[in-house]
Amino acid sequence: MGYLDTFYSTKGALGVWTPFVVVILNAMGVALGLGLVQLVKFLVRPQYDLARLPQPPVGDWVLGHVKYLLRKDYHRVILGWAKQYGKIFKLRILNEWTVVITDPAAAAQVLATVPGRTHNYKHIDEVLGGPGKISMFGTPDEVHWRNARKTTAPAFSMANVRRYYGGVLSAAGELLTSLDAEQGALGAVDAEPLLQRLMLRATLEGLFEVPDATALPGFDTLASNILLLMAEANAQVTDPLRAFFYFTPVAPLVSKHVARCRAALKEIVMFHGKTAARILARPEPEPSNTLLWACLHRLRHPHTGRKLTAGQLHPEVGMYTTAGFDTTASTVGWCMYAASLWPEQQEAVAAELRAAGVFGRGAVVEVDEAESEALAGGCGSKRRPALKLDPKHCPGPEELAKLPRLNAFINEVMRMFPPTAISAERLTSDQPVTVMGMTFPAKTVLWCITYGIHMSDADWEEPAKFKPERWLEDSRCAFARSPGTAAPAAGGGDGPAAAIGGAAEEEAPNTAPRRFLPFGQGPKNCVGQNFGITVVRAVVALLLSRYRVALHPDMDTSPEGDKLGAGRAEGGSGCRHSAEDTARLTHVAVITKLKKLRLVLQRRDD
Ligand code: HEM
Repeated sequence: MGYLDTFYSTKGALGVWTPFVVVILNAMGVALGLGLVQLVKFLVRPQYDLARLPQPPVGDWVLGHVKYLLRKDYHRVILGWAKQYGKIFKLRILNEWTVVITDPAAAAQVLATVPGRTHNYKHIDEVLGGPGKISMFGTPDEVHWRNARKTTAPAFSMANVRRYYGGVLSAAGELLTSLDAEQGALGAVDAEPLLQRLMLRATLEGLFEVPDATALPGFDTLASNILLLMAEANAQVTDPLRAFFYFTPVAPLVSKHVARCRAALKEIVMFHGKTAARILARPEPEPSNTLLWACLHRLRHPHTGRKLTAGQLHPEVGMYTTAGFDTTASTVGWCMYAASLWPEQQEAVAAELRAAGVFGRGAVVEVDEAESEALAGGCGSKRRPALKLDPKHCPGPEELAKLPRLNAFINEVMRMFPPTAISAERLTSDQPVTVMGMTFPAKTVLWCITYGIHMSDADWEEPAKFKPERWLEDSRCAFARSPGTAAPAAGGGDGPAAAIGGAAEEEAPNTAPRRFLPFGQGPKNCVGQNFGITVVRAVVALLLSRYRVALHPDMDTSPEGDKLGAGRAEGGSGCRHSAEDTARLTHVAVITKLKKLRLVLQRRDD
């Protein structure tokens, strides 16, 4: 018998199984070989000062620290380590070192000077868009990123945000109609899906000028499909072996969850593909038109300079649809959570809104029956009159930006509960890089984790306390006390993150590094922040001016089930959830969010 007959034919020692077993053994051999190559590379790679960095005990010899990150609230694990090992320490994910940085000055330096995003960003793009669908968010190609960022950043000037704001107000009418209906029928509301719907509408109808987004096939399942894949992408980022399985052809056959993800991906791809085609089908926009759809229309291929096809534009359209909706909806969700935990803070904001007449008399109106019929279509309420907002009686973006209590409250929520808690990772280039006096090898992951910076004992007084007053008392609250390297302000649009704290902060010279980075910093900061913060301010103001908000007893996570309404506990007066309770309700799915948000709403004018 020849070699082929022995090993690759059914005449071999294991009969019909022989070829299968041989193929599997060969694959294992190749995997082992590749693993050994990686191990040798890892061992011989120059370490520079990596060796000097402390690290938590390794969970597993092969996987490194992966084991500790396989939980829903891994940002808290990192914070715990930062408290123990200091403002810079290292972790190992398989054969890659990650340097975790929670020092504001070092983070400012890294985010200003190290542009490369890690493979994780590309990975998230591909789970959400399919293989090869890499947007400016996930691309390792700096030319691609610069081209798309430069072309689309003008879309987020304040002049454009004012235009998009009209769409936010009309979507907010549907939100209120749904909230009133759900509260009336069920005695509570499931707030997050309604907020996500509002934000998707605002994105599609405002940024892309799609006439009636709710009528588009696939709109109603778009949010849940995206969220399913975001959660899956996040699970793969913390568990590289899961990613390996997910992309094998057998995965959807043996796992119902993967099959569901594949079906969701198909629907998402179709939706974004149609949006991209709709944008490209429009006539060439005037040069003065810098709305997002117009910027995307004039985007050209970064290397050939040619007009994009719908397939090529798809990743950017998908990314812009995704990047803004869950971040913004979750921020509003966290604001409602905090308003419920700290009712006296809620009342202080409501009093400010009332005194300023924000969303006061005439802002929310009932629509007549015929119009109501049309508006109620998406929100399932026919018995109650539909509501809409009258823009003439609504505050504008600038007016909202000037309300100190409202903004202090939102800032404090975004400090303690940042939706991008696990942002921002950067990958060093082919050159070693020096941070905090230590040199690290080329291709090292530097993780300037937002949550660690926002909650650091070293940089904040009582960081675990919810204290909006800190923003009222100190106009430079967003900046670290300790001297450090100032990061040059960079980014797109006319809204640097420095503007979030209000006018006084904007005027302060930028000499200290930021310790408050809900929108990141450096050239790859949030390009959509002007729009995001405007929507958050508007929706929080609208909700707190209309309702007194409380958590539904379902949200009580304590084993005894008696904490809600049980008076005062840690974290400042009025707080009835401990940090542990909040952690049990928290879920990192790329975005750090509440798993559910059941609220009881009481109309303030009742
Ligand atoms: C409250 C809402 C939002 C928060 C907290 C937020 C946060 C962030 C953060 C922290 C980053 C930087 C990630 C990094 O450093 O790697 C980022 C990037 C980005 N955000 Fe936002 N964002 C919000 C809303 C929006 C909106 C409304 C849009 C657009 C519609 C948007 C579009 C983007 C894009 C395109 C990027 C990537 C920028 C680049 O690669 O140059 N975001 N966001």
